[in-house]
Amino acid sequence: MSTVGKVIKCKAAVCWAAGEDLKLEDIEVAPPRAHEVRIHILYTGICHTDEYTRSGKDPEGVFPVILGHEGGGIVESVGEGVTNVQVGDHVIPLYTAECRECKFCKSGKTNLCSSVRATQGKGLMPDSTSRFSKDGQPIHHFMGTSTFSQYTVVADVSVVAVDKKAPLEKVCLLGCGITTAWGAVTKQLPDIKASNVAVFGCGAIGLGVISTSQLVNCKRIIAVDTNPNKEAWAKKFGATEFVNPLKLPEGKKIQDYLVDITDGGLDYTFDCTGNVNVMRAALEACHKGWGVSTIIGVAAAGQEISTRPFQLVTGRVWRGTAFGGVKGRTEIPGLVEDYLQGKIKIDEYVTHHQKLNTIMAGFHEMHSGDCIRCVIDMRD
Ligand SMILES: NC(=O)C1=CN([C@@H]2O[C@H](COP(=O)(O)OP(=O)(O)OC[C@H]3O[C@@H](n4cnc5c(N)ncnc54)[C@H](OP(=O)(O)O)[C@@H]3O)[C@@H](O)[C@H]2O)C=CC1
Ligand SMILES: N[C@@H](CCC(=O)N[C@@H](CSC=O)C(=O)NCC(=O)O)C(=O)O
Ligand SMILES: [Zn+2]
Ligand SMILES: [Zn+2]
Repeated sequence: MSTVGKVIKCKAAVCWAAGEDLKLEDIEVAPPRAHEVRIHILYTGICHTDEYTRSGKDPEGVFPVILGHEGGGIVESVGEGVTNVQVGDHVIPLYTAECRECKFCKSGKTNLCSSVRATQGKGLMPDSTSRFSKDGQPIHHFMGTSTFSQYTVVADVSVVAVDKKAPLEKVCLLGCGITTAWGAVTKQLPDIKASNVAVFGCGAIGLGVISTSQLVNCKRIIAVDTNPNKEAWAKKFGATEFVNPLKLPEGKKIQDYLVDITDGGLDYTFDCTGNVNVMRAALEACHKGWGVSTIIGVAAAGQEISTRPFQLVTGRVWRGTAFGGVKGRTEIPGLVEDYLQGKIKIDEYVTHHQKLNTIMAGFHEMHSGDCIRCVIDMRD
């Protein structure tokens, strides 16, 4: 029996309040309105940012909420005026929309589309309402995607169709981590080829940066992580060296150590931890005159970065990236093809699997040094 135009009852992992575990609930998902798409989510990764918001560290966090932003699914129905995807398409929801019409999209300078960002940040659809509810109580959306629900509704500017040959249980990870890392290196740093780089934090994002740095023939790729289990992972993804800041001689700062072993510092560094002290170290490990440090990690509410301005006066550049500067509707289909042709890794990141009813185990596994990405099978 067709579900088109009807409310769908399904299961979702709901976070009722900051800091609480997600709870498996039977929820209602309303049909898509104009310029909206309802998606049957089959698989989703768990990104550290889901944990960040669940834990209460996100200043934009609103509750109750359905988290999740690294999903893959099939279009169940579309609202009036939707032309970019159709029923049956295999799709990836996009937390960075691409409307192609706003000032940001037209600028050619950024991927930060403004079309739905204001309501997205409030946990709502573009018309300021929610499609999710439980027993009449509205539940918030998250990052415009909410992939921890078996059915979700997204804005049409926030979804892209991909090749049906691609396994959704793998390419769902292009919804965030792998794409962000790929873009941070290849799109945002066009001159990085053959440089020396240091990557702080070897989770999926850091490993993605390491892997992409290898892809563009960087020379020294120094991985930095406090978790000793990450050494083997970093080397598997292409790191030439591994440094554990906790193993340095007493009083030696990681940035000073890196400057010493690289004849004055790195050409490029990346923070993939979200820790503001690490962000400072990453900047200060850059070479005087030209080193560029990119912040990818997301810091907790109230945290601020600092350094001596002299670090910037003397030519280091501090910058950041959201979703690697990638325009999802335009570029993700190409990344899917790259994956199918063996040009970029995805399978190697998938270390753990859970079902929706054990999703919290996936959150706990994230803290073990051996979980890079846990993929949730959303099917009953
Ligand atoms: N800007 C963007 O568009 C995006 C940003 N992000 C953000 O990127 C960051 C990384 O995400 P993800 O890879 O999923 O996270 P993970 O938690 O999987 O990886 C972070 C790694 O950093 C390590 N680490 C922690 N503290 C330090 C330290 N002081 N020095 C060196 N390493 C350290 C962690 O070790 P341990 O496990 O022992 O703590 C872990 O290995 C998060 O902040 C996430 O929110 C993610 C996607 C997109
Ligand atoms: N809500 C947080 C900021 C969170 C953040 O920076 N998110 C990244 C993506 S993280 C993905 O895993 C991002 O794309 N930022 C740009 C944006 O427009 O949100 C806060 O308020 O600090
Ligand atoms: Zn993410
Ligand atoms: Zn736009």
